[in-house]
Amino acid sequence: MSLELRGVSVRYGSVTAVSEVDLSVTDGEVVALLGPSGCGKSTLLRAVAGLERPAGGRVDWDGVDLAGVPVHRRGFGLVFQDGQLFPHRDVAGNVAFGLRMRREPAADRARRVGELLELVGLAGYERRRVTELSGGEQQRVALARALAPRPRLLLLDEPLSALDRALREQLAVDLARLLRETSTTALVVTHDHDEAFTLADRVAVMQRGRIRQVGPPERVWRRPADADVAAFLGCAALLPARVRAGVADSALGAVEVGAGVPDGPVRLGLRATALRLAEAGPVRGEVVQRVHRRDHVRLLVRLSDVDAPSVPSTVDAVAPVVDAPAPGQRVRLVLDADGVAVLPA
Ligand SMILES: Nc1ncnc2c1ncn2[C@@H]1O[C@H](COP(=O)(O)OP(=O)(O)OP(=O)(O)O)[C@@H](O)[C@H]1O
Repeated sequence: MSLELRGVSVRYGSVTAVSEVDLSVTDGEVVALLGPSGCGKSTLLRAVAGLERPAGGRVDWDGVDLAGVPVHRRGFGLVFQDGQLFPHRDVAGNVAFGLRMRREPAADRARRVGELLELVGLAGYERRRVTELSGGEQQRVALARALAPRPRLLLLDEPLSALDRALREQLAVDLARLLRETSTTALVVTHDHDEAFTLADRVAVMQRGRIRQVGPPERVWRRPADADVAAFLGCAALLPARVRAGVADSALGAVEVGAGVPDGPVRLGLRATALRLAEAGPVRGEVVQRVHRRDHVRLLVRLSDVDAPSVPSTVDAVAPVVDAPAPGQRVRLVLDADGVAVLPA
Protein backbone atom coordinates (compact mmCIF):
# COMPACT_ATOMS: atom_id res chain seq x y z
CA MET A 1 0.00 0.00 0.00
CA SER A 2 2.26 2.79 -1.13
CA LEU A 3 2.47 5.70 -3.51
CA GLU A 4 5.59 6.09 -5.58
CA LEU A 5 6.37 9.07 -7.82
CA ARG A 6 9.29 8.77 -10.20
CA GLY A 7 10.53 11.67 -12.30
CA VAL A 8 7.07 13.27 -12.43
CA SER A 9 6.84 16.49 -14.46
CA VAL A 10 3.71 18.52 -15.21
CA ARG A 11 3.53 21.33 -17.75
CA TYR A 12 0.96 23.98 -18.52
CA GLY A 13 1.86 25.02 -22.05
CA SER A 14 5.40 26.33 -21.83
CA VAL A 15 5.34 26.55 -17.98
CA THR A 16 6.88 23.59 -16.16
CA ALA A 17 4.93 23.59 -12.89
CA VAL A 18 6.41 20.33 -11.55
CA SER A 19 9.85 19.13 -12.52
CA GLU A 20 11.14 15.55 -12.20
CA VAL A 21 9.77 14.83 -8.76
CA ASP A 22 10.62 11.61 -6.93
CA LEU A 23 8.61 10.95 -3.78
CA SER A 24 7.13 8.01 -1.91
CA VAL A 25 4.38 7.78 0.68
CA THR A 26 4.33 4.46 2.52
CA ASP A 27 1.47 2.69 4.28
CA GLY A 28 0.02 4.77 7.13
CA GLU A 29 2.46 7.61 6.54
CA VAL A 30 1.53 11.31 6.37
CA VAL A 31 3.75 13.34 4.05
CA ALA A 32 3.44 17.13 3.76
CA LEU A 33 4.36 19.01 0.58
CA LEU A 34 5.54 22.33 1.93
CA GLY A 35 6.49 25.30 -0.20
CA PRO A 36 5.76 28.89 -1.14
CA SER A 37 2.82 29.94 -3.28
CA GLY A 38 3.25 28.92 -6.91
CA CYS A 39 5.96 26.30 -6.31
CA GLY A 40 3.83 23.57 -7.87
CA LYS A 41 2.55 21.67 -4.84
CA SER A 42 -1.13 21.74 -5.82
CA THR A 43 -0.22 20.70 -9.33
CA LEU A 44 1.72 17.72 -8.00
CA LEU A 45 -1.21 16.72 -5.78
CA ARG A 46 -3.57 17.04 -8.74
CA ALA A 47 -1.28 14.79 -10.78
CA VAL A 48 -1.47 12.15 -8.04
CA ALA A 49 -5.26 12.50 -7.94
CA GLY A 50 -5.43 12.04 -11.70
CA LEU A 51 -6.68 15.58 -12.33
CA GLU A 52 -3.55 16.50 -14.31
CA ARG A 53 -1.74 14.30 -16.77
CA PRO A 54 2.04 14.26 -16.17
CA ALA A 55 4.20 15.26 -19.12
CA GLY A 56 6.79 12.77 -17.90
CA GLY A 57 7.50 10.21 -15.19
CA ARG A 58 5.28 7.72 -13.39
CA VAL A 59 2.74 7.73 -10.59
CA ASP A 60 2.51 4.20 -9.17
CA TRP A 61 0.31 2.65 -6.52
CA ASP A 62 1.69 -0.61 -5.15
CA GLY A 63 3.89 -0.87 -8.21
CA VAL A 64 1.02 -0.38 -10.66
CA ASP A 65 1.19 2.58 -13.05
CA LEU A 66 -1.88 4.81 -12.58
CA ALA A 67 -1.52 6.57 -15.96
CA GLY A 68 -4.65 5.00 -17.44
CA VAL A 69 -6.69 5.04 -14.22
CA PRO A 70 -9.27 7.87 -14.02
CA VAL A 71 -9.77 9.97 -10.86
CA HIS A 72 -12.78 8.07 -9.51
CA ARG A 73 -11.11 4.68 -9.91
CA ARG A 74 -7.93 5.53 -8.01
CA GLY A 75 -9.55 4.99 -4.60
CA PHE A 76 -8.12 8.24 -3.28
CA GLY A 77 -9.98 10.74 -1.07
CA LEU A 78 -9.74 14.46 -1.80
CA VAL A 79 -10.13 17.47 0.50
CA PHE A 80 -9.69 21.01 -0.78
CA GLN A 81 -9.22 24.35 0.94
CA ASP A 82 -12.86 25.36 0.81
CA GLY A 83 -14.44 21.97 1.45
CA GLN A 84 -16.59 22.06 -1.68
CA LEU A 85 -19.57 20.51 0.10
CA PHE A 86 -22.87 19.95 -1.67
CA PRO A 87 -24.94 22.90 -0.39
CA HIS A 88 -28.31 21.28 -1.08
CA ARG A 89 -27.53 18.15 0.97
CA ASP A 90 -27.44 17.98 4.78
CA VAL A 91 -24.36 16.85 6.70
CA ALA A 92 -25.27 13.16 6.51
CA GLY A 93 -25.98 13.47 2.78
CA ASN A 94 -22.55 14.94 2.24
CA VAL A 95 -20.67 12.39 4.34
CA ALA A 96 -22.56 9.48 2.74
CA PHE A 97 -21.86 10.65 -0.81
CA GLY A 98 -19.02 8.24 -1.62
CA LEU A 99 -20.86 5.37 0.05
CA ARG A 100 -23.99 6.01 -2.00
CA MET A 101 -21.86 5.99 -5.18
CA ARG A 102 -20.72 2.51 -4.14
CA ARG A 103 -24.33 1.52 -3.51
CA GLU A 104 -23.78 0.57 0.11
CA PRO A 105 -27.03 -0.35 1.93
CA ALA A 106 -28.73 2.54 3.76
CA ALA A 107 -28.26 1.03 7.22
CA ASP A 108 -24.49 0.58 6.67
CA ARG A 109 -24.26 4.12 5.34
CA ALA A 110 -26.01 5.57 8.36
CA ARG A 111 -23.74 3.64 10.72
CA ARG A 112 -20.60 4.77 8.91
CA VAL A 113 -21.80 8.39 8.80
CA GLY A 114 -22.40 8.28 12.58
CA GLU A 115 -18.92 6.82 13.12
CA LEU A 116 -17.26 9.48 10.98
CA LEU A 117 -19.12 12.37 12.56
CA GLU A 118 -18.09 11.08 15.97
CA LEU A 119 -14.49 10.89 14.77
CA VAL A 120 -14.41 14.50 13.50
CA GLY A 121 -16.15 15.84 16.60
CA LEU A 122 -19.55 16.47 15.01
CA ALA A 123 -21.64 13.69 16.58
CA GLY A 124 -25.35 14.33 16.12
CA TYR A 125 -24.90 16.78 13.22
CA GLU A 126 -26.49 14.45 10.63
CA ARG A 127 -29.50 16.59 9.79
CA ARG A 128 -27.80 19.99 9.95
CA ARG A 129 -27.64 22.06 6.75
CA VAL A 130 -24.04 22.52 5.64
CA THR A 131 -24.69 26.16 4.75
CA GLU A 132 -25.37 26.86 8.42
CA LEU A 133 -22.07 25.46 9.68
CA SER A 134 -18.96 27.46 10.59
CA GLY A 135 -15.90 27.22 8.31
CA GLY A 136 -14.20 24.83 10.73
CA GLU A 137 -17.27 22.60 10.92
CA GLN A 138 -17.54 22.55 7.14
CA GLN A 139 -13.94 21.37 6.84
CA ARG A 140 -14.63 18.62 9.37
CA VAL A 141 -17.58 17.49 7.24
CA ALA A 142 -15.38 17.56 4.11
CA LEU A 143 -12.86 15.41 5.94
CA ALA A 144 -15.54 12.96 7.12
CA ARG A 145 -16.86 12.74 3.56
CA ALA A 146 -13.39 11.98 2.16
CA LEU A 147 -12.65 9.36 4.84
CA ALA A 148 -16.05 7.60 4.73
CA PRO A 149 -15.27 5.24 1.79
CA ARG A 150 -11.94 4.29 3.47
CA PRO A 151 -9.70 5.74 0.75
CA ARG A 152 -6.34 4.03 0.30
CA LEU A 153 -4.76 7.49 0.13
CA LEU A 154 -6.08 10.83 1.35
CA LEU A 155 -5.04 13.92 -0.62
CA LEU A 156 -5.45 17.22 1.21
CA ASP A 157 -4.86 20.56 -0.53
CA GLU A 158 -4.43 23.39 2.02
CA PRO A 159 -7.26 21.86 4.09
CA LEU A 160 -7.06 24.46 6.85
CA SER A 161 -5.91 27.63 5.15
CA ALA A 162 -9.37 29.18 4.77
CA LEU A 163 -9.76 29.18 8.57
CA ASP A 164 -8.61 31.79 11.04
CA ARG A 165 -5.39 31.23 12.93
CA ALA A 166 -6.65 29.92 16.29
CA LEU A 167 -9.06 27.49 14.64
CA ARG A 168 -6.37 26.38 12.21
CA GLU A 169 -3.98 25.49 15.01
CA GLN A 170 -6.67 23.52 16.85
CA LEU A 171 -7.86 21.72 13.73
CA ALA A 172 -4.30 20.84 12.72
CA VAL A 173 -3.84 19.05 16.05
CA ASP A 174 -7.23 17.31 15.65
CA LEU A 175 -6.43 16.33 12.07
CA ALA A 176 -3.04 14.91 13.05
CA ARG A 177 -4.72 12.76 15.71
CA LEU A 178 -7.46 11.68 13.31
CA LEU A 179 -4.99 10.59 10.63
CA ARG A 180 -3.00 8.56 13.19
CA GLU A 181 -6.08 6.97 14.78
CA THR A 182 -7.42 5.85 11.41
CA SER A 183 -3.92 4.86 10.13
CA THR A 184 -4.65 6.97 7.08
CA THR A 185 -1.99 7.28 4.40
CA ALA A 186 -2.00 10.92 3.35
CA LEU A 187 -0.32 13.53 1.20
CA VAL A 188 -1.07 17.05 2.38
CA VAL A 189 -0.22 20.30 0.61
CA THR A 190 0.47 23.36 2.73
CA HIS A 191 2.46 26.60 2.71
CA ASP A 192 2.34 26.76 6.51
CA HIS A 193 5.37 25.41 8.41
CA ASP A 194 3.51 24.81 11.65
CA GLU A 195 0.79 22.91 9.86
CA ALA A 196 3.28 20.72 7.99
CA PHE A 197 5.25 19.97 11.13
CA THR A 198 2.11 19.23 13.17
CA LEU A 199 0.66 16.86 10.60
CA ALA A 200 3.48 15.08 8.89
CA ASP A 201 5.79 12.15 9.54
CA ARG A 202 7.93 13.50 6.71
CA VAL A 203 8.04 16.91 5.11
CA ALA A 204 8.96 17.47 1.45
CA VAL A 205 10.08 21.05 0.83
CA MET A 206 9.23 22.18 -2.69
CA GLN A 207 10.56 25.20 -4.57
CA ARG A 208 10.15 26.17 -8.21
CA GLY A 209 8.62 22.84 -9.19
CA ARG A 210 11.25 20.67 -7.55
CA ILE A 211 11.51 18.84 -4.25
CA ARG A 212 14.56 20.25 -2.51
CA GLN A 213 14.58 18.20 0.68
CA VAL A 214 12.59 15.37 2.23
CA GLY A 215 12.83 14.23 5.83
CA PRO A 216 11.28 14.09 9.27
CA PRO A 217 10.09 17.56 10.38
CA GLU A 218 12.72 18.00 13.06
CA ARG A 219 15.53 17.08 10.72
CA VAL A 220 14.36 19.46 7.96
CA TRP A 221 13.86 22.26 10.50
CA ARG A 222 17.27 21.83 12.14
CA ARG A 223 19.31 20.83 9.09
CA PRO A 224 17.98 22.57 5.94
CA ALA A 225 19.68 21.20 2.83
CA ASP A 226 20.68 24.58 1.38
CA ALA A 227 20.33 28.35 1.67
CA ASP A 228 17.02 28.49 -0.25
CA VAL A 229 15.36 25.89 1.95
CA ALA A 230 16.78 27.63 5.04
CA ALA A 231 15.41 31.00 3.89
CA PHE A 232 11.98 29.48 3.30
CA LEU A 233 12.11 27.96 6.79
CA GLY A 234 12.73 31.35 8.37
CA CYS A 235 16.51 31.68 8.52
CA ALA A 236 17.00 35.37 7.72
CA ALA A 237 20.81 35.28 7.87
CA LEU A 238 23.60 32.74 7.42
CA LEU A 239 26.74 32.83 9.53
CA PRO A 240 29.95 30.86 8.93
CA ALA A 241 30.97 28.67 11.88
CA ARG A 242 33.16 25.73 12.78
CA VAL A 243 31.88 22.70 14.67
CA ARG A 244 33.89 20.79 17.24
CA ALA A 245 32.39 18.11 19.44
CA GLY A 246 28.80 19.26 18.87
CA VAL A 247 29.47 22.96 19.48
CA ALA A 248 29.58 25.53 16.68
CA ASP A 249 31.90 28.48 17.14
CA SER A 250 31.09 31.69 15.24
CA ALA A 251 31.70 35.45 15.26
CA LEU A 252 28.57 35.69 17.44
CA GLY A 253 29.82 33.15 19.98
CA ALA A 254 29.34 29.43 20.51
CA VAL A 255 26.16 27.40 20.30
CA GLU A 256 25.39 23.72 20.79
CA VAL A 257 24.37 22.03 17.57
CA GLY A 258 24.27 18.44 18.83
CA ALA A 259 26.53 15.44 18.51
CA GLY A 260 25.00 14.49 15.13
CA VAL A 261 26.82 17.31 13.35
CA PRO A 262 30.32 16.24 12.29
CA ASP A 263 33.34 18.42 13.08
CA GLY A 264 34.25 20.97 10.42
CA PRO A 265 33.00 24.13 8.74
CA VAL A 266 29.24 24.80 8.54
CA ARG A 267 26.86 27.72 8.13
CA LEU A 268 24.45 28.61 10.89
CA GLY A 269 20.98 29.68 9.77
CA LEU A 270 19.73 32.36 12.13
CA ARG A 271 15.99 32.53 12.75
CA ALA A 272 14.38 35.54 14.43
CA THR A 273 14.81 33.69 17.73
CA ALA A 274 18.51 32.84 17.24
CA LEU A 275 19.72 35.53 19.63
CA ARG A 276 18.26 36.34 23.02
CA LEU A 277 18.93 38.86 25.71
CA ALA A 278 21.50 37.67 28.30
CA GLU A 279 23.30 39.80 30.89
CA ALA A 280 26.73 38.33 30.26
CA GLY A 281 26.12 37.46 26.59
CA PRO A 282 29.14 37.71 24.28
CA VAL A 283 27.41 39.86 21.63
CA ARG A 284 26.96 43.61 22.26
CA GLY A 285 24.64 45.98 20.47
CA GLU A 286 22.06 48.73 20.61
CA VAL A 287 18.31 48.27 20.26
CA VAL A 288 16.98 49.90 17.08
CA GLN A 289 13.39 48.68 17.20
CA ARG A 290 11.07 46.88 19.61
CA VAL A 291 7.91 44.97 18.64
CA HIS A 292 5.59 43.30 21.13
CA ARG A 293 4.38 39.81 20.22
CA ARG A 294 1.95 37.55 22.04
CA ASP A 295 4.43 35.96 24.45
CA HIS A 296 7.74 37.72 23.84
CA VAL A 297 9.29 40.88 22.50
CA ARG A 298 11.15 41.04 19.17
CA LEU A 299 14.13 43.37 19.00
CA LEU A 300 16.12 44.65 16.07
CA VAL A 301 19.65 45.17 17.37
CA ARG A 302 22.56 47.00 15.71
CA LEU A 303 25.73 45.11 16.58
CA SER A 304 28.56 47.14 18.14
CA ASP A 305 31.88 45.43 17.95
CA VAL A 306 31.50 42.63 15.42
CA ASP A 307 33.10 43.73 12.19
CA ALA A 308 33.52 40.45 10.36
CA PRO A 309 32.13 40.94 6.81
CA SER A 310 30.12 37.71 7.14
CA VAL A 311 28.15 39.05 10.11
CA PRO A 312 25.06 41.19 9.45
CA SER A 313 25.18 44.69 10.96
CA THR A 314 21.72 44.33 12.50
CA VAL A 315 20.16 41.15 13.86
CA ASP A 316 16.82 40.01 15.27
CA ALA A 317 16.71 39.08 18.93
CA VAL A 318 14.16 37.99 21.50
CA ALA A 319 13.54 39.53 24.92
CA PRO A 320 11.09 38.67 27.69
CA VAL A 321 7.91 40.77 27.79
CA VAL A 322 8.70 42.13 31.25
CA ASP A 323 11.33 44.91 31.24
CA ALA A 324 12.10 44.58 27.53
CA PRO A 325 14.76 47.13 26.55
CA ALA A 326 13.69 50.20 24.57
CA PRO A 327 15.24 51.59 21.37
CA GLY A 328 18.57 53.26 22.14
CA GLN A 329 19.36 50.96 25.04
CA ARG A 330 22.55 48.92 24.98
CA VAL A 331 22.09 45.16 25.31
CA ARG A 332 24.03 41.91 25.36
CA LEU A 333 22.93 38.84 23.47
CA VAL A 334 23.69 35.13 23.33
CA LEU A 335 22.99 32.53 20.64
CA ASP A 336 20.10 30.19 21.44
CA ALA A 337 20.29 26.66 20.01
CA ASP A 338 16.50 26.55 19.43
CA GLY A 339 16.69 29.39 16.90
CA VAL A 340 19.69 28.10 14.97
CA ALA A 341 19.76 25.70 12.00
CA VAL A 342 22.88 24.03 10.62
CA LEU A 343 23.67 24.00 6.90
CA PRO A 344 26.58 22.67 4.88
CA ALA A 345 29.37 25.27 4.51
N1 LIG B 1 -4.31 25.58 -15.04
C1 LIG B 1 -3.13 26.21 -15.14
N2 LIG B 1 -2.73 26.75 -16.29
C2 LIG B 1 -1.54 27.37 -16.42
N3 LIG B 1 -0.66 27.52 -15.41
C3 LIG B 1 -1.00 27.01 -14.22
C4 LIG B 1 -2.25 26.34 -14.02
N4 LIG B 1 -2.31 25.94 -12.72
C5 LIG B 1 -1.15 26.35 -12.15
N5 LIG B 1 -0.35 26.98 -13.03
C6 LIG B 1 1.00 27.52 -12.78
O1 LIG B 1 1.82 26.45 -12.31
C7 LIG B 1 2.64 26.86 -11.23
C8 LIG B 1 2.38 26.01 -10.00
O2 LIG B 1 1.06 26.26 -9.52
P1 LIG B 1 0.45 25.50 -8.27
O3 LIG B 1 -0.95 25.96 -8.09
O4 LIG B 1 0.71 24.05 -8.40
O5 LIG B 1 1.36 26.05 -7.10
P2 LIG B 1 1.14 25.96 -5.54
O6 LIG B 1 2.48 25.72 -4.97
O7 LIG B 1 0.08 24.99 -5.21
O8 LIG B 1 0.68 27.42 -5.19
P3 LIG B 1 -0.55 27.93 -4.33
O9 LIG B 1 -0.27 27.53 -2.93
O10 LIG B 1 -0.53 29.41 -4.55
O11 LIG B 1 -1.77 27.24 -4.93
C9 LIG B 1 2.37 28.33 -11.04
O12 LIG B 1 3.34 29.06 -11.75
C10 LIG B 1 1.01 28.52 -11.65
O13 LIG B 1 0.85 29.85 -12.12
